[in-house]
Amino acid sequence: MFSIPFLTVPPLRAARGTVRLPGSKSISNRVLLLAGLSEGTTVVRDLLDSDDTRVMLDALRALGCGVAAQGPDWHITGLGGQLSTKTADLFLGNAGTAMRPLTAALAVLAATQQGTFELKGIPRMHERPIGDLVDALRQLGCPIDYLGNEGYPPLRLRPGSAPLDTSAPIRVRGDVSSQFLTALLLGLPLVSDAGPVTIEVEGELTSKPYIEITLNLLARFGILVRRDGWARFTIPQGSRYRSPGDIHVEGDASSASYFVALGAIAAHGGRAVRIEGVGDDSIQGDIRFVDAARAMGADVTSGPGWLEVRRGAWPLKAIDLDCNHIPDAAMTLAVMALFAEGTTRLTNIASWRVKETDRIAAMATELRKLGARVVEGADFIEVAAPERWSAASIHTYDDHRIAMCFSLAAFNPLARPAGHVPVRILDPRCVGKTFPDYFEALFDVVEADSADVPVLTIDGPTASGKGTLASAVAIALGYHFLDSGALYRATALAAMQAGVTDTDEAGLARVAAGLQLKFTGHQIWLAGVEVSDDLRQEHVGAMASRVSTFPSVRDALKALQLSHRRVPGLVADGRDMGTVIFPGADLKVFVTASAAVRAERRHKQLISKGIPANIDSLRADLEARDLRDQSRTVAPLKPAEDAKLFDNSQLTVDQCVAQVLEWWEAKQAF
Ligand SMILES: O=C(O)C1=C[C@@H](OP(=O)(O)O)[C@@H](O)[C@H](O)C1
Ligand SMILES: C=C(OP(=O)(O)O)C(=O)O
Repeated sequence: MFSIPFLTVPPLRAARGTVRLPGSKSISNRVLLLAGLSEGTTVVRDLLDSDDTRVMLDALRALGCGVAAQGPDWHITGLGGQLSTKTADLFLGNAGTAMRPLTAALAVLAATQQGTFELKGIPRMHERPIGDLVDALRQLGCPIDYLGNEGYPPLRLRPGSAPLDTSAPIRVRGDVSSQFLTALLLGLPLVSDAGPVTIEVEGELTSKPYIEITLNLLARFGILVRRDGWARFTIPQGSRYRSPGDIHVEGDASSASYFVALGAIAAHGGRAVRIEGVGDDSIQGDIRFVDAARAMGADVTSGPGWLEVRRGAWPLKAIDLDCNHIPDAAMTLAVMALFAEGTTRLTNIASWRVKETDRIAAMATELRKLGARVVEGADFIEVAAPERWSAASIHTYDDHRIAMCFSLAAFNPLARPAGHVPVRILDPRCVGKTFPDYFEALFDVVEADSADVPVLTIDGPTASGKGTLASAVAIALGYHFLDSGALYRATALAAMQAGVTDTDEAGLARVAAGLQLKFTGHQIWLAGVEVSDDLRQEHVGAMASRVSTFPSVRDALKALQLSHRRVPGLVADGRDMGTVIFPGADLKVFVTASAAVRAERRHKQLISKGIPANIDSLRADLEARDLRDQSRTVAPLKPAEDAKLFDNSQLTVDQCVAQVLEWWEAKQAF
């Protein structure tokens, strides 16, 4: 996950490959609640791991359910309808699928078993309506207090003084959110002992397919609701939650929408985007997004648990669609409209206004920043492609879907007329609500022109702090990090292991060309063995310095270094990054520090790792190494002509990082 203030996506041109989707949010949280209300243990497979499910798991724990992770599976041991904890304060973040269903189930349990529960969330949750659900529960006799504003969380659910009355149908408004009806359907089996419980929906029910998910999962837990269209639902008398024992969560169909759109826009010239985890057998209504994408031109094939998408019609075709049945995925259509001929009109989406943010207003504002022509109304949005694309910093309003769908705007070079601008996503961490690794998954399957992928080079002599600086800058920008020195050190280590001497140029070049190196976070692996610490050894560094003087070794490693230039960008540190490997880098920094400061830093570094070291000999060594690096004929250590020279002897790491980021920002289009 990218937990950084912003992530800049460079212009993108194509997509291909396979994406494995995380579990469905809507299924995950329903299954967790149902398992928590059942007797016995339910093993939940492929549960979504995200902010929304974490708050539900925490709530179940606080209520006394057994919650245990075993490998990728979750074992949930339920309450069997009996409260084991009578009071709890539950924090439910911004998860509608936790707040609404828990309100219903706990209101009933609190009223009938003398419990007191407080339910709250983040500030936005306290602006999301819940009044229709509270009104319905009050009809039964559940005592519920608003702790803030009338009609909104936070709520207190209190003990009741009389048995709950289920004799008359419970009426609930359905036109604001389907989650109120879902909540009643999930919670009211708890009061079905005295007789069947009937729920009547007032007004036109919104987001209907989510009710199908609810009914489907209730059936999996032994509760067969009778229904009369969308107006009347009856929970049979004596309904009991019965754990199915084992249950699998299919991939999230709303999350699939970004990759369906990706295929429709960017899987051209024989490429395809394959999506695994959700397919034509899905129980989620958002699978119908596929029909909308097809209407815009996508070429989609599907089977059980998979979708495969290619570009069909191009440019895409504008559509006019009632999106009430796919409220979440429909946001993706608004971004696809940027690649369509004509004006796309999405209607019947009033519910967008009461979700993570006012999504109609947010989409309109952010689409306009890119240059799109947008008309918004109380319950619709119209989008036409930009005549001229602008580089934009997309505000995400703590709304995962805004972050995810706007990332697709980076394909603007493919649009008609084409753009050539990066797209900056502010607060990319917000995708944590439902798809923490969204950007990683996206970057795995996209292609950019190498020249469009930004590169920042940081060169300098040994122990100048360039590695620490470069890695911190890479983390701050969410970019890849290339420690090119590690490639030379790995060549030296591999040569030593293979018995190749430091004078055998041809042998060393062969070792370099066959290097099996892998970088994972801060670890470096050579032929499957972790060598991060070995590479830091002084004798390996010294050998690396000798090895790196050979032109054929440098050549052999060049392609490997260039291959690190990948979306979304690269920070490369070394000695010739700005001069030889990436001469066109967007920003070049050359760091130095006095020999005394560098010897001291190296000394500290070695001592802290328990490696004995002598400061004077370290200084002599590094001065000798400087001389060798500067005077070698191939790629000598020297600043590029257009490099920013940076003596960091007197600066802290944070100050250095801030300086480099300031130079970087000054070069951006935002
Ligand atoms: O029941 C559910 O799982 C959901 C229902 C929908 O909400 P509304 O019914 O409020 O439209 C949807 O937007 C939300 O992401 C999940
Ligand atoms: C509306 C959404 O979330 P919630 O489940 O919180 O309603 C969503 O995920 O788009």
